[in-house]
Amino acid sequence: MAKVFSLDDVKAHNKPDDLYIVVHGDVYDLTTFKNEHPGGKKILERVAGKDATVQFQKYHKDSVLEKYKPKFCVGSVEGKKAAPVKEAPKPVAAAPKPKPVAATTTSSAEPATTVLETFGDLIPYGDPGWYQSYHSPYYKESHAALRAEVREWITNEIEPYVTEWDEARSVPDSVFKTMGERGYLAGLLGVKYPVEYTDRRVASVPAEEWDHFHELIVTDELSRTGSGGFVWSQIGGYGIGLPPVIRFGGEELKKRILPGLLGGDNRICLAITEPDAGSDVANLTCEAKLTPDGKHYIVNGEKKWITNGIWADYFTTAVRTGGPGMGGVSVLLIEKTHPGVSVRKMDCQGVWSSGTTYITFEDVKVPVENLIGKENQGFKVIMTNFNHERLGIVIQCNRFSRVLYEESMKYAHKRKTFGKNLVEHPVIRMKLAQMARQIEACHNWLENIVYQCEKMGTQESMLRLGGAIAGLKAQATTTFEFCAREAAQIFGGLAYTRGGQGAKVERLYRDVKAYMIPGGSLEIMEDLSIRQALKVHQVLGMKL
Ligand code: HEM
Repeated sequence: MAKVFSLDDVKAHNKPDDLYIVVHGDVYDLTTFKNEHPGGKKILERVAGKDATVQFQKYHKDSVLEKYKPKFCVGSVEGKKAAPVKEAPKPVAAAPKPKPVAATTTSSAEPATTVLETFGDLIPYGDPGWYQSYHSPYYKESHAALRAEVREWITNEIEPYVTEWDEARSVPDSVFKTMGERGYLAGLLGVKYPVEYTDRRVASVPAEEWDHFHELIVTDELSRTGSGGFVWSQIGGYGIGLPPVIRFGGEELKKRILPGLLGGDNRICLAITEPDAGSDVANLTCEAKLTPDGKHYIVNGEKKWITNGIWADYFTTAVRTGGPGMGGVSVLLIEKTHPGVSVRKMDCQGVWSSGTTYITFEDVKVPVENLIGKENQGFKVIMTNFNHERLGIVIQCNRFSRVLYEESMKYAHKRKTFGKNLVEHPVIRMKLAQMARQIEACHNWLENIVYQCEKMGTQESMLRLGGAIAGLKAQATTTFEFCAREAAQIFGGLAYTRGGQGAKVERLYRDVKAYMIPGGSLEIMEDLSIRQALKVHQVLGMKL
């Protein structure tokens, strides 16, 4: 049982070689830690034997305690009050099972909308509206249960280590394995939950109920880590490399590789971009020549900026099997075990722990069974994939924007300048308002599009939604860029240094371009949003 101290007991430990302090009613023995304390040892010595909660809150995020409490907390003070802020991680899943508090039917012709219990910190706009008791036609109890399940895992087991992993430029393999064990990987493919290839299941959602909104929630909650590198380390290669295989791959191939991939034992990535061909997919040059016996392709070429390539067992690769242009492109699954595959890690501005890779294929012999889709019809495979990829980017960007906003809102309530909390200065509230309105606009458009995907199915959504999804990607990435800039201004110097209170803001600022350039650059997205929409609406009978 934890020891209980009186304040007088604590006062006795007020020397450099016997240094206790109180934070949020808990007693910490910092005698050994003081020499490693990043803020310095003297500052701790000045509060030795005292309640230093106020000083602590000024300089740290409360998450610091999540990491250090197990090491240095030696008990609590008598009559400890409930801490005013989060202290030890709370198991969110232990919260009462979410249930609708009101189900309303607006008219007999309209579907009922559900109001679920509030969830999260309830900072206005800090979470999507349905977390804060807004009516929604999209979400039901299984969505609420899933958000609690993922949040609990991320808060307790992931978030405390994300900065460390980002600095180390890699996330332990065990995390990806856990993604598989928890059934999340199988649910992130933009298709119905693939029960035929895995026995993994998501604890809070029956497989037959899995929909695109469940997928949205997993990606959204992963993104609360505030690290593009972390999110991409888990789903950056997987979420875009595996859908083409599951949709267009041969049955034998799927049976062989899907169980390992869905379970988190193996890894896959998407290899399209080349040193000289980014968004211009139709002009890629990596060639695959059929052998005279028709049994293999011989692949030669280079791929660049390939997320997760360094760890991948499989490479879903765009190759040229025919003439110039989009009609000569195919997709091949190349395996790490095929001789002639080499990978080299690249050093990039952001998403450090995502494993950005340069790949060379030199006379790699790939069996024809590894063809994904039909020969010279790879463009369709790639195009079908883009909507899913871009929606993933939108979800991540918008949550990152919320994280930046949420961090700013919290900091603006504790940092004082000119005798006032930052939030009391109108110029700061204006920044928060501009962030919030863009985030909400983007999220509402996102939910609408996800709903269309759910209703239309793959084929129709590929034909009809490409333009809107491109526009949404442009909106989400510019919102992200805006929020990163404004959050950095609110945090000032803390956003300019790595780690500490501004860690998420500094990191996300570095990650912005990883979202605005790949997956279709901002400029291409804006152009496509109009070009593609015009084509669709011509078919629909548009009158100009
Ligand atoms: C349980 C007690 C404490 C722990 C575990 C702790 C831990 C840390 C850590 C990990 C940092 C690095 C920055 C970060 O990750 O936020 C830090 C920085 C700092 N700490 Fe502490 N600390 C404690 C108590 C205190 C107290 C009581 C004070 C003040 C009286 C203090 C003053 C500072 C300062 C000034 C910095 C530098 C902040 C900056 O770079 O802006 N710390 N501390």
